[in-house]
Amino acid sequence: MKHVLTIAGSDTCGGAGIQADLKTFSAQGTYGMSVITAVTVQNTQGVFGCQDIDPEIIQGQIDAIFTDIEVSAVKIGMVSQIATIHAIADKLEQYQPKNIVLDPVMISKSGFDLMQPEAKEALISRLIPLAYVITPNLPEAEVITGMKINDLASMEQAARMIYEMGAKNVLIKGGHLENDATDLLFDGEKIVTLQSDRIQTKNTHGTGCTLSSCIAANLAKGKTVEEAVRTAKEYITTAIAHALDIGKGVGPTNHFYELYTKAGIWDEIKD
Ligand SMILES: Nc1ncnc2c1ncn2[C@@H]1O[C@H](COP(=O)(O)OP(=O)(O)O)[C@@H](O)[C@H]1O
Ligand SMILES: Cc1ncc(COP(=O)(O)O)c(N)n1
Repeated sequence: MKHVLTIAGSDTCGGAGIQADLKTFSAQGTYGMSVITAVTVQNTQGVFGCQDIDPEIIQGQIDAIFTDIEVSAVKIGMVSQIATIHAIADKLEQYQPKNIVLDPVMISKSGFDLMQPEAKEALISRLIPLAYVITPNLPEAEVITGMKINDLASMEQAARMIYEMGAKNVLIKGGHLENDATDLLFDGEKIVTLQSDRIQTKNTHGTGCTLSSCIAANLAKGKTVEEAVRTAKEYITTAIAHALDIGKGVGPTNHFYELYTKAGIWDEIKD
């Protein structure tokens, strides 16, 4: 079994962040490990507080993994502060893991700054060049490129700009588009679009976290970037289609729907 690491923030209610990543790694048949960068106070209704983990403790967690266990892919999620970004980048440059998937998390669906705005330059200069795949949503791609993005043409232009910043593959996610939820992948040579109809649901908490960790798990299993992204797109579409109506706000996606239905236990456990 391949071992996959997430470096991200904790989401109390289990739909996003570290918790979503570990569920996804398990659902994809990989062994999940975590380095926690921040602890958020969060539920389906919003983010109400955050404590950043000291950079030395973040580096200690990374050392604990890399001095002991082989890592086949790394997903990076919430990195809130400049010091957090430098601490992680220094260690990744030291250990040089393969298959780094960077989800440049910036603002929660409820509007909380999960990355401090002044950390943008450090993200661009330190983490983007390390990314084998980067997965910005439309608002994140707008912050990174400074351009307005609202259709496939502007998504392609943004992907090319972010590629020039050093990411080897750029996936611009279309969850925030008006109509279809179409994502666009650029590998430095060709553009691939991944279309899916928009599913009518309010329960999309953690969609970006789930997609990026699914890409990391499938790169770890030896898939190409295009195969890993296609697998992840199918996985997130199913997870959204069968999202869980938990809590009073934006509920989480269903990480294990396919496994539970294959095991024939979904009807028994769903309520
Ligand atoms: N309502 C929806 N129906 C179908 N796919 C969706 C929907 N919302 C998001 N997605 C997909 O979920 C993935 C995560 O996208 P997005 O929501 O843009 O990320 P983030 O959580 O970072 O904002 C993408 O593949 C996107 O196309
Ligand atoms: C700890 C943490 N990390 C990331 C997100 C982004 O979630 P989403 O994927 O819904 O944008 C979040 N809400 N909390």
